[in-house]
Amino acid sequence: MKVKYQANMVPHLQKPENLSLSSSLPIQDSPTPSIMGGLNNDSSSFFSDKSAKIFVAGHRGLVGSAIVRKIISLGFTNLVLRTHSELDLTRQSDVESFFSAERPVYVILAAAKVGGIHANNTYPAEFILVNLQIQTNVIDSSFRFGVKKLLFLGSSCIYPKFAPQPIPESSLLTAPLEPTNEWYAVAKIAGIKMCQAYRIQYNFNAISGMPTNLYGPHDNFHPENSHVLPALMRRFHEAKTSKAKEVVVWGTGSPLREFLHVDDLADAVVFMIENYSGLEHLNVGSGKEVTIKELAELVKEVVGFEGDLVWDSSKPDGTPRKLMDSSKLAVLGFQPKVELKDGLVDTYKWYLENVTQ
Ligand SMILES: NC(=O)C1=CN([C@@H]2O[C@H](COP(=O)(O)OP(=O)(O)OC[C@H]3O[C@@H](n4cnc5c(N)ncnc54)[C@H](OP(=O)(O)O)[C@@H]3O)[C@@H](O)[C@H]2O)C=CC1
Ligand SMILES: C[C@H]1O[C@H](OP(=O)(O)OP(=O)(O)OC[C@H]2O[C@@H](n3cnc4c(=O)[nH]c(N)nc43)[C@H](O)[C@@H]2O)[C@@H](O)[C@@H](O)C1=O
Repeated sequence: MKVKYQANMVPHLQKPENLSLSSSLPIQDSPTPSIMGGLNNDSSSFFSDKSAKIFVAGHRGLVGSAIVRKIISLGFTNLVLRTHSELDLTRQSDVESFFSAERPVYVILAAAKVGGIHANNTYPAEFILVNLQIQTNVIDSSFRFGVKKLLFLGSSCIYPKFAPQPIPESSLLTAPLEPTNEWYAVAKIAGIKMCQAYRIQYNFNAISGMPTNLYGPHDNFHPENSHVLPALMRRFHEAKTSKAKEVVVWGTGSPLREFLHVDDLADAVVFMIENYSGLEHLNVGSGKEVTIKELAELVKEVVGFEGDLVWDSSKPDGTPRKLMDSSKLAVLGFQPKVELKDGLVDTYKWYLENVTQ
């Protein structure tokens, strides 16, 4: 059950022209690689040209829709957007035709195959294939068609299962991954490395942000394939409505997770495009963690379900803990604003108004 972003809420929804491309595209010649690790090395500001064309890939999803809301609220006027059915980003030639026709100046890559612990564990082939295809096509076309800056989004699952806590960026590739999502994680690690390789060899301004577990309006509320927060919100709501006595929650309740409201992530994305042009990926978290048991109690309270919780320990817990160290982004000047309880209230209001109608 997913409410789609309304295409008529944003400008510039024109269809791409059906241009043909030769298979051998020119490689841009950039002899001086930039491997800056800090502030923007690009003298022109993202904020200085509100008419620059921005392609937000995945604009109907949780993250993409929040980014679109944010950049429209900042006064940007020239967004180019495509639904999955209008442009399948796994298809290389279609992606090249789109970039050739549209020539976006900025690209924000928020399109991906995404899901919670059960979906990742059940469909490993789709998670590795689709994510590798989407990111490879979009990153490569962005470089070849002269995009000024690209932002790629990974996930906190790129880090080892037993990484030091809070997890610094330097933990990447230091130990084995969490098995329930290693296929998705490997694709995301490849995305980070592709951005780095294109920066080193071609001086392409590609940056990567690693968000923690996200939630908010336009989340996926599917009963099995979603993440824990929307899954529990829906389950408690349906239990309240049907006057059920108990709700089943997966695992033991002991794993710790860090949650960030998607509006904070959207702020961070815009902040990074304006302020950061480094080789290294940057963590984007709230800095606060809760156990799944604490989260379940909080969602139960916000929804107003009065029955009991029953723990299904046959379901996997996943990573025991994944609190990220987001101090590098904080030092650059970014701080998240939304408290978990406030974010849950806001998300439940959105759910009632948009999903249960
Ligand atoms: N949700 C979370 O907790 C976290 C998410 N992230 C990252 O944020 C990014 C966005 O995730 P999120 O918003 O949650 O995901 P959603 O599932 O909500 O949205 C994914 C978007 O990708 C689009 N999409 C999927 N496949 C294709 C395709 N083949 N061609 C074109 N478009 C496609 C979908 O389009 P359509 O709607 O048209 O089907 C949808 O708009 C991902 O990179 C994810 O890894 C990182 C950490 C946590
Ligand atoms: C963002 C992140 O998301 C995923 O990793 P995850 O953090 O393990 O995500 P999750 O939200 O699905 O689960 C968190 C915890 O919550 C427990 N849990 C309880 N009850 C439900 C429940 O009903 N649904 C779900 N999904 N989980 C439940 C569940 O057992 C687990 O202990 C990866 O896809 C990964 O690729 C990734 O990037």
